[in-house]
Amino acid sequence: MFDKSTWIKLPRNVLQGHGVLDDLADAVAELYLSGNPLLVTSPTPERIAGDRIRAQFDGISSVSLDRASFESVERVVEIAREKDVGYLIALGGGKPIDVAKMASDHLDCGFVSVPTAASHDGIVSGRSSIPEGDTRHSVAADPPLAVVADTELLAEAPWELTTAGCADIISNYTAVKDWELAHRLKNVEYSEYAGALSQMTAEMLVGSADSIKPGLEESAWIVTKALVSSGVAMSIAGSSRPASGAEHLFSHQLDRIAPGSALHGHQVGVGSILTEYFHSGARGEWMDIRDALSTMGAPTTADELGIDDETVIEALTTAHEIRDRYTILGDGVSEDAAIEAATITGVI
Ligand SMILES: NC(=O)C1=CN([C@@H]2O[C@H](COP(=O)(O)OP(=O)(O)OC[C@H]3O[C@@H](n4cnc5c(N)ncnc54)[C@H](OP(=O)(O)O)[C@@H]3O)[C@@H](O)[C@H]2O)C=CC1
Ligand SMILES: O=C(CO)COP(=O)(O)O
Ligand SMILES: [Zn+2]
Repeated sequence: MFDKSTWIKLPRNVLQGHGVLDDLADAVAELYLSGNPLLVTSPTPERIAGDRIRAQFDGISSVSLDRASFESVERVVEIAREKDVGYLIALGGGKPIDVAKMASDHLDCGFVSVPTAASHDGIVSGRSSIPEGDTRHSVAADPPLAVVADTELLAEAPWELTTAGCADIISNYTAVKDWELAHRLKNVEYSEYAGALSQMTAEMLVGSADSIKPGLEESAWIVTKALVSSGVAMSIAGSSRPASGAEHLFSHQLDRIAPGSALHGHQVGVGSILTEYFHSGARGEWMDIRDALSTMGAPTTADELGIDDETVIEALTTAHEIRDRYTILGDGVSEDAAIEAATITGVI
């Protein structure tokens, strides 16, 4: 008997372009949601676009969060219940979007994603990534019902946020390699479609490198398209595997050891140089990854991340412990091997 089945959840409306923030209410009206919204945001995005969103909805409430944590998720759930809201609008970078995504899952209501930075590929994905103690949960949640990515707003964000988004996409190269490896060695379920989409997204972004420059709205357009595509790959896979391998474990570990030092995308980019070295050796493709990152203005060294060499080595040797996800790191990289990899690749 044929017994395979799959359920792919994707957003219904994806709006991308100049000034589309002012179409948010129209995009929401098309979703036939009921009740008032709760705006879930963080301090900077609130300042930049909070009023423009509130102006479009009667009866909207707001909550501004300082960090992504289970506590923040609980706070949003509590406020949403208290105000009896019908759905959530997430406005900001990866943190408020992840929190709203998880809270909407707990509340069994929809949410709409309004990124203010093209800094990460969680804009569209059906995964929520929240740190807790010594670990990091990548939790299955529903993807947003709609995504409203205003390229005018995204282009005005600090350029480093956009280069972080580029690096999050470039890291798909090693994430897919890790996924294939886990499939071959551990029989982890692998989706050819999701793997190919994720890899193609990285290739297309690197192919457009010459058009990705500060001050050009076109750059925000190209990067956001890639972030959407990468998020769709995660939705097809039903896991963050197509976009998160050992380079993400390294970054999550840096978040624990040296919180707030660098942006997520920048950390995974440097992680990708290191893990590509483990995949393909000294003369391997790590140089291509480094060069692509450097062309887009993303960091390629510990120094550029603002993280000291010892911390990088500690994160690399302990990254395999953060989550039960098989990668090229296997059951751990020795300190000598980590120092050699980081030295040969010029990361330290
Ligand atoms: N679920 C998923 O599939 C994925 C989740 N992620 C998660 O997303 C997070 C990383 O996202 P990231 O966006 O880097 O993190 P943040 O949400 O912390 O945003 C980074 C910084 O940019 C600021 N910011 C946001 N928008 C603007 C703007 N327009 N102008 C100026 N500053 C701005 C934020 O301000 P403020 O501090 O006020 O918010 C914050 O200081 C990580 O936690 C990562 O794990 C990443 C990829 C995929
Ligand atoms: O950052 C992500 C993809 O770019 C999400 O990955 P995680 O599941 O490792 O949090
Ligand atoms: Zn990422």
